[in-house]
Amino acid sequence: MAENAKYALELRALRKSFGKTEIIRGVDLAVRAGERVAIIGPNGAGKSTLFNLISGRFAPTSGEVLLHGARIEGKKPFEINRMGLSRSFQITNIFPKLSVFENLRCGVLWSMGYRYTFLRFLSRLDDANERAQQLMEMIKLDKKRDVLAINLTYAEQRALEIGITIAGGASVILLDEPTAGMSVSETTRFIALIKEVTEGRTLLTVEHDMGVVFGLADRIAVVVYGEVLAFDTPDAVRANERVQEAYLGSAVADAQAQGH
Ligand SMILES: Nc1ncnc2c1ncn2[C@@H]1O[C@H](COP(=O)(O)OP(=O)(O)OP(=O)(O)O)[C@@H](O)[C@H]1O
Repeated sequence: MAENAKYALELRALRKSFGKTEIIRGVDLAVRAGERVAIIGPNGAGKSTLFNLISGRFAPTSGEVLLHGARIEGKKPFEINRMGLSRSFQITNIFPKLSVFENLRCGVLWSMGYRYTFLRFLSRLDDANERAQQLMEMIKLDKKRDVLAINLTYAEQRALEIGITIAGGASVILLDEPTAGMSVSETTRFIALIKEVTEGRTLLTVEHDMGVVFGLADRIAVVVYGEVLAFDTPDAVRANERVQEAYLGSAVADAQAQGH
């Protein structure tokens, strides 16, 4: 890792084609450490594909992805994870039949690489228990310590998922639509929680809900048809006429129609 890297995450001239169709068409994006960035854009614009390129699910057709200055494009998701980038999925990846505490401890142990030897596992168990306890308090589920994940509310499950995502101490966190499916009041609380638990880390989120985007992001990247149309502060993006035309006008109107 290049410790003095200027950016936590950088995309350079990134391209991705599926067959003959180019979906990501030359994306440059530089995210500073500690920044919270939301990626927005119309359906099919390529937001998820970008996330898949960053997290290693897809290799780019060309271009570079740098994590703290180190090239990661083409590496496997678990390798990228070990280098400090963690992604939480839209579909919950918790263990439903394990308790809150056990889920978090699994996340911690996995990130410690416990699986190599049993002795190493035992020597690290105390550390893992302590860290799982801290995480549980951070995501405000300490009163539900022994409740099975399957019996949590949906919003609590999403909080647990974020706890697992940050369990390994990743410095760059990717969240796919973190508040999808939540009520308005749950969403408001959840934005506050996300801000708290990602304090000091770099956050990238793909999000459709403009309330969440404007409540959470320091900067917004607007992706339209595989290109970054704008990358700026919420106020500047809101005032950007090209963004208004291409996307935001209709997205804001939709959000208002849905009562957000
Ligand atoms: N594995 C794949 N093979 C072929 N085409 C793909 C693949 N993954 C995505 N695509 C295509 O790439 C385009 C962009 O998809 P992507 O899911 O990245 O968009 P998105 O901006 O995340 O959309 P949404 O907001 O609807 O989730 C779509 O036309 C999609 O059909």
